[in-house]
Amino acid sequence: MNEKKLVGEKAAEFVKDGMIVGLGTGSTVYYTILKLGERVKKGLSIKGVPTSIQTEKLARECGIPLTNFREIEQIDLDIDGADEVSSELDLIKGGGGALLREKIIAKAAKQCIIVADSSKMVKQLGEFRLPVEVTPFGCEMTEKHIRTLGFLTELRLSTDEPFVTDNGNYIFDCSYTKGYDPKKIEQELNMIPGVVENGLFVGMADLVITVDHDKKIMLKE
Ligand SMILES: O=C[C@H](O)[C@H](O)[C@H](O)COP(=O)(O)O
Repeated sequence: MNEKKLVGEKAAEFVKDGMIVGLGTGSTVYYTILKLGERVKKGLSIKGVPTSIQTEKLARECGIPLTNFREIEQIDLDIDGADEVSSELDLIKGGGGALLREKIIAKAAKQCIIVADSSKMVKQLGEFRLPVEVTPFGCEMTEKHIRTLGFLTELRLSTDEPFVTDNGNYIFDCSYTKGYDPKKIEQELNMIPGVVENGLFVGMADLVITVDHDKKIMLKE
């Protein structure tokens, strides 16, 4: 079985009857959502809060009832993927462009489970370029300010046009020449006018589900 399927399906076991569940975005949590759809068909009663339009569509196809922040105060459990997971369980997210809604939902959740195949596990964050979501207005100036923090920046494209997030924003994929302090950089980036959010998730993951060399499930907390 492929690693994404293994960890994605494992996460679905943590979902209990009556829960409000944050539904992450990406090719790993895809398997969680399919599994939850199967469980819903067998009688599991949950409500999902999707982190992207893509996930909303998938959850509807799977028959998972959805809700939103007008109707609820809190999320019981958020399940999401990641692009990198450090040994401290800090994350880089946003490879699929869903980081803003993902962070809002992770912050609203009592517990956050991350599903990550072994390729995502790193000692230190930074190999994967950090996605930074910015408003289209003034993005040239915002980019200059991001660069003054020491990043190299590249506007994410979708064919020849700027990639547009579910929130109508752009993304700069940002690389750093040396290791950075995730907590400090997360805050410094968000102080720049025009930066809406960045893909550093520091101290937000309660549990990471991954696999070891023998493809055995490993839980890290
Ligand atoms: O914006 C996308 C999300 O942060 C995803 O959770 C992340 O990119 C991991 O996706 P995948 O499971 O497809 O590698």
